[in-house]
Amino acid sequence: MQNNMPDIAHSASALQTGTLDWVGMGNIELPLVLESKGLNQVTVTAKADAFVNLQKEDAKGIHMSRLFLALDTLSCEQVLTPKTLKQLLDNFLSTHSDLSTGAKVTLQFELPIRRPSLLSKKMGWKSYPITLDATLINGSYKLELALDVAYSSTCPCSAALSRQLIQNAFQQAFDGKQLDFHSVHDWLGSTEGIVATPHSQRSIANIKVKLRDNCAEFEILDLIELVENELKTPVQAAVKREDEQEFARLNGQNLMFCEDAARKLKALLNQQTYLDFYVKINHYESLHAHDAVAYAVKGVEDGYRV
Ligand SMILES: Nc1nc2c(ncn2[C@@H]2O[C@H](COP(=O)(O)OP(=O)(O)OP(=O)(O)O)[C@@H](O)[C@H]2O)c(=O)[nH]1
Repeated sequence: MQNNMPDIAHSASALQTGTLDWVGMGNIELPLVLESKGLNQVTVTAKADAFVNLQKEDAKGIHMSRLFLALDTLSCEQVLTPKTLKQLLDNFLSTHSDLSTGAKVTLQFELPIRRPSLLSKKMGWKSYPITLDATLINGSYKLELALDVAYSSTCPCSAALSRQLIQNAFQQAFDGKQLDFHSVHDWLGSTEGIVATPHSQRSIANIKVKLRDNCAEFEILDLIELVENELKTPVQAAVKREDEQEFARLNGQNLMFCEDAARKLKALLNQQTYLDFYVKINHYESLHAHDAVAYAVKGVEDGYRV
């Protein structure tokens, strides 16, 4: 049947000849079974962008269906690992051997992970936006993992200003009086005592890392835990009052500007074996209507730039 059908990819001439950097499809929705160190295999609903370059100047176009079907094989017959991602790109190229020398795929999905509470030993789901980006160009395979980590940042300036107000209130309440332990204790537990609180904001670290081309497995949980342990105040899943109090303590002991968060993550990622990294810190301010933003990269030659 197919043989009787017109195939303009072969028969029609290009309106304008020339090479193209990437040609393919965007936003292909497909379930994938992800395998990543420390996590159970999980089915994620991914959005895929799939491309090859077009090197044959007079070819009408690429074969979109071949990219689509290769993705379908990954979805239905394979588990998503660095190895199968490379096989996918090999497949893109072997089905376009007369047209292309480079292939690229981007997979975006939400990864749900069971996360423990701070103290109460409860568990809850937390969802992390993940992007995997793989390219195979002239035989060189590159793999990048990007993820977002949400956390709370309490403003150090606001904390210092609040402490000063608390000191002023203490002076007003107790200046010249004989200090009595119980009255000071009660006063500290009242709104009149802690007369001001610093503002905090929900903050997001956008992180990208370049993985070694021979890496055997994704290590998404390891990266999330590294970052969350460094920042100390990740957004929580299950929260009982004891967890909320611990969260308040952690916020109070880890005051940070966006510069602090960026410097911490830069120092942390510099100690890892990633080929390159990129960090964008976004503090969605509650004092201002605008955001506080900081960037950091590893600074390798031909690497990430901001
Ligand atoms: N190249 C290209 N194809 C497009 C575009 N928009 C839709 N398509 C369709 O993508 C479909 C898949 O093309 P092919 O992969 O060449 O399909 P096919 O000829 O049945 O498959 P093969 O026999 O493997 O070549 C065709 O029906 C095209 O019409 C476009 O902008 N560019």
